[in-house]
Amino acid sequence: MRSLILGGVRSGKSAHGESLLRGSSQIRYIATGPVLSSDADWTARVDAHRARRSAKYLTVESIDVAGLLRTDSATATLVDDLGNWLAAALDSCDGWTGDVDLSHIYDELASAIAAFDGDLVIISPEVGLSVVPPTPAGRRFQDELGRLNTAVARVCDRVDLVVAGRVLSLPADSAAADSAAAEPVSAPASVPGAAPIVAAAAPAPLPAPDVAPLPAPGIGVPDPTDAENFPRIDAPDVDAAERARQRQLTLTKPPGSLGRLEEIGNWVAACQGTCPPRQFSQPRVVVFAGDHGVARTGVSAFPPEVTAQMVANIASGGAAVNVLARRSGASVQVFDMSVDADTSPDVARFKVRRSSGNLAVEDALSIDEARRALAAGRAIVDELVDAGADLLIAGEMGIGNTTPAAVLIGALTGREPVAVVGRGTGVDDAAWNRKTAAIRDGMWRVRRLVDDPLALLAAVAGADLTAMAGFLAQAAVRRTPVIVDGVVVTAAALVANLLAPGAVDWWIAGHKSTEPAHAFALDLLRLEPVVELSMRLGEGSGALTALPIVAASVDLLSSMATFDEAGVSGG
Ligand SMILES: Cc1cc2ncn([C@H]3O[C@H](COP(=O)(O)O)[C@@H](O)[C@H]3O)c2cc1C
Ligand SMILES: O=C(O)c1cccnc1
Repeated sequence: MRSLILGGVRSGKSAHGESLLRGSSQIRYIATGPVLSSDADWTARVDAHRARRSAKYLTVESIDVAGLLRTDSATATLVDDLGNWLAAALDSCDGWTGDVDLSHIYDELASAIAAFDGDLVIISPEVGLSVVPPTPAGRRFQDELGRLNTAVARVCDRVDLVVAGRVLSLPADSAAADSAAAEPVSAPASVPGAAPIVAAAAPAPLPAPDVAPLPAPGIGVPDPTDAENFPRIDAPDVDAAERARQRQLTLTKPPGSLGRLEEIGNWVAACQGTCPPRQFSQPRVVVFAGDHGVARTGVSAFPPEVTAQMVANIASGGAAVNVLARRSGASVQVFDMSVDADTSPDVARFKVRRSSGNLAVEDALSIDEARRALAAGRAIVDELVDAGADLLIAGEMGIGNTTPAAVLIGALTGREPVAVVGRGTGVDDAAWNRKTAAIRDGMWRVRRLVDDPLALLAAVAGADLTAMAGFLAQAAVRRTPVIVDGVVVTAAALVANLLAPGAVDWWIAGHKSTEPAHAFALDLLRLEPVVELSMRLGEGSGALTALPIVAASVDLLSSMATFDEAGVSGG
């Protein structure tokens, strides 16, 4: 959890920040203020802070906050404070008077914060609420601190404002934060006079606001050998589920009155093997991006270039998935599995190829490529779970994606192409015809592969959907619950449950998309969607829309008073 604590002078912000790390046994305290000072009042303030902190604090006095965060990104850390850090930064570059652009050092700090895995609390003064200072240096400091706080807030999971010792938790998404840096996206191909296509794959030069840390490219590329072989999947803990059912009966409500919320809470308890369940502390979203050869044949309402543009948008924090994730404190990572453009090395870390083949006429991937994609999805889960992720969501971005999804669902549920085809991004009738024909051809090509999940994925899925299948199955191996998204992710889920039978018990369906194939896939998996809001976006948006409800079911089961505790008579 990365927290930014803002507040005025003597507001109680440091004490509040320290209280957030109360549970940590060892805390690194990065003090950014001047160490030696002839100012007795300053020294007394520093001493008062020191006296309040217990022996478990290890104090480091330095202004190289980004360097220290990168050197050790696991130990719980308190940075106190950014005001001093900014003053030192302005000192170092003649920034008080000169017209110096400091955005690169804010970005470097924000990227180090985004890459921090452990608990991190950053204290910063909020000086923007006072009068505009009369001196140029004062105005500079106030302006820069506003910019710095905004940049840091964007990579924090939690932002609190402390005023007069009272803590105000600031909501996750604000228009001001969201307006930053989003790449423009081309209009639908079918719109006359559509805006020109924006240069594809502008490499995100800096790590994204809410994008979680990525190891250096090339490190940890997974071994694809046997990627399709999964161990036996154990069911979630039936004893914990039974304890959860019994506990529901003791809570101060008529039995069953919270309906599906009770079942969801019980499921989380079973996945965690504990009752009451713990609230999720690290929900993680991974967006798998890829292009599909079939999209060059006019089966989408948008041109394929939009895939790379949206990857940049997601990496910059401007897509729906980012906004929804911020609402729930989930982090978002995007991986280019097969985008038909160059993306930045961290995003392309697991890239299998540029665009998958056209499923209507050729294999989307070779078997070796499919293994590499599966192994990537599995490795991503291992990295996330090893780093503490306790809830996973797969999202997707790829123009044309609903075509391979419909092929997989049609093939595995035995439906006709006309039953599984949908409008996707909003295709017109002519594109619907082309799309249905492509689905028909793809289904014909895989008619004998429905019992061979690896071959099925290679033939039609492409590297993005294949990596998703690996991700979903590996989550079950790692006993980590998943909220499944829309038609594309659920198509991958169908194959994942063939690769790792029983994996479905570790998944819940976030929503039901308006794509017709989605309902068939959910039925086959016997998954009941949490919400149905006529959504048809993908990216992980449906799963993230359900996340607050899933989280609420955990709160209810863990925090409601029992009849005994509350002295309420039972029925
Ligand atoms: C701007 C934009 C953002 C998106 N985010 C998700 N999708 C969704 O739409 C695509 C699938 O629909 P089809 O098969 O019709 O191409 C995928 O990229 C999916 O993630 C988007 C599509 C667009 C255009
Ligand atoms: O349901 C989905 O996931 C979906 C629907 C339309 C377009 N893209 C994704």
